[in-house]
Amino acid sequence: IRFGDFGGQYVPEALHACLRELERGFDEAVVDPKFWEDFRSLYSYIGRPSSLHKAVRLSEHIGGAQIWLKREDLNHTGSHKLNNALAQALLAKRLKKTEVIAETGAGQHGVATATACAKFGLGCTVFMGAEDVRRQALNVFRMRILGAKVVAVTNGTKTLRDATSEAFRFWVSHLKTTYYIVGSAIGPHPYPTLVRTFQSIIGQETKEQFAALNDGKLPDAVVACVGGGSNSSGMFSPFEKDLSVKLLGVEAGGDGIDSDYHSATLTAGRPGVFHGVRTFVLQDKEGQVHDTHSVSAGLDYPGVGPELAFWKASGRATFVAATDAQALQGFKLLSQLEGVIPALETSHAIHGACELAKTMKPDQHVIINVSGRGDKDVQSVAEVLPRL
Ligand SMILES: Cc1ncc(COP(=O)(O)O)c(/C=N/[C@H](C(=O)O)[C@@H](O)C(C)C)c1O
Repeated sequence: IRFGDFGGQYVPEALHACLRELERGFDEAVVDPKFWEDFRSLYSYIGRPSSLHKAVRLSEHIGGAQIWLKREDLNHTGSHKLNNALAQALLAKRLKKTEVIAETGAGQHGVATATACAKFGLGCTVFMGAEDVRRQALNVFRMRILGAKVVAVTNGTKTLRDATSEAFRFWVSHLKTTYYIVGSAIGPHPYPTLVRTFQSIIGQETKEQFAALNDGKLPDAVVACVGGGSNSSGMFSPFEKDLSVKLLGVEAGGDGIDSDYHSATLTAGRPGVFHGVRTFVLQDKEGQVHDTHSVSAGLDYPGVGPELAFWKASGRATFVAATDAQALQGFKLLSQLEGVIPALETSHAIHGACELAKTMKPDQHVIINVSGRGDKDVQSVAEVLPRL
């Protein structure tokens, strides 16, 4: 349960039993061919494999390495989140749970969970910060249409961290019937391992697709945005042992990492315990967790997955921050050069990948994980688009 110095289960006694039940359920499922058969039978529903193709005009515009797109935005519900939500819903059924709860920020995980529950006939309650309910209204509407109950959380900063705390509080008093589908590679063991395992279908497919298109070769770099760390760890994990492949995570630099308004946990945070796990946390010198900011709700989180903290500490992965303005540039570039409107979260990875590609040669290859599509963000971007 350890990723170097990171990971573990720093939770109240009340949660030990259900985490043990979850760990047992997960350990049995991952070695059960039936579980993976059930998961693979959902590929046509998700739209897997998601496509991998070159971004020709973006590559020409940048003038460095060839840039490729892994299209997780084309999955059903519009992001990578459904991979994890469906797999955990299968687990919930194996554990005979009838109710599901989830936290959400950008609302993509909430929509994915509501979708999985509609498909499997499970009750669904999603906890969402009131500020996120406002700025991701489209997704709140979708969750409700899908039959989920959305609880607007009004304490604290009214964003993801408060929704996650509220979801844990609810779960403790509903353990018998309820399964908590955690949306990112965060939280106490086994969640970071479980979520990374279910999302690693992304990196597995990418490796196979790229090799098939490039005489069996590996890419030179893979890039993903980092909120809690699920799409990044899912893309990175299958390449972890391929040391020739650079792993680049791009965090939310907000107004700049020397400002108080960002969510660049690995770039500007330090080791600590948060939401039940030892990882990197944005915190002041007394250990008070910072309020965070990002133009993208999905990256607006002061914690991060412990496996990413380990990859940072071991140097296996590199992490940079893209500011709100740089993310908006990435949003515009992919939209206007490739006809793909990305989620604001993904837009951070686009900026980071373009900066990296500029430093590389035309015979090298960089793959961007397009984690989600931008429908949910067009309203907030429309306001600033004239100035872009
Ligand atoms: C399109 C898109 N891309 C990236 C992310 C960042 O989440 P990770 O992949 O788990 O780092 C997100 C995160 N979205 C979550 C959500 O929709 O609820 C997020 O807000 C939390 C679960 C962390 C996202 O929606």
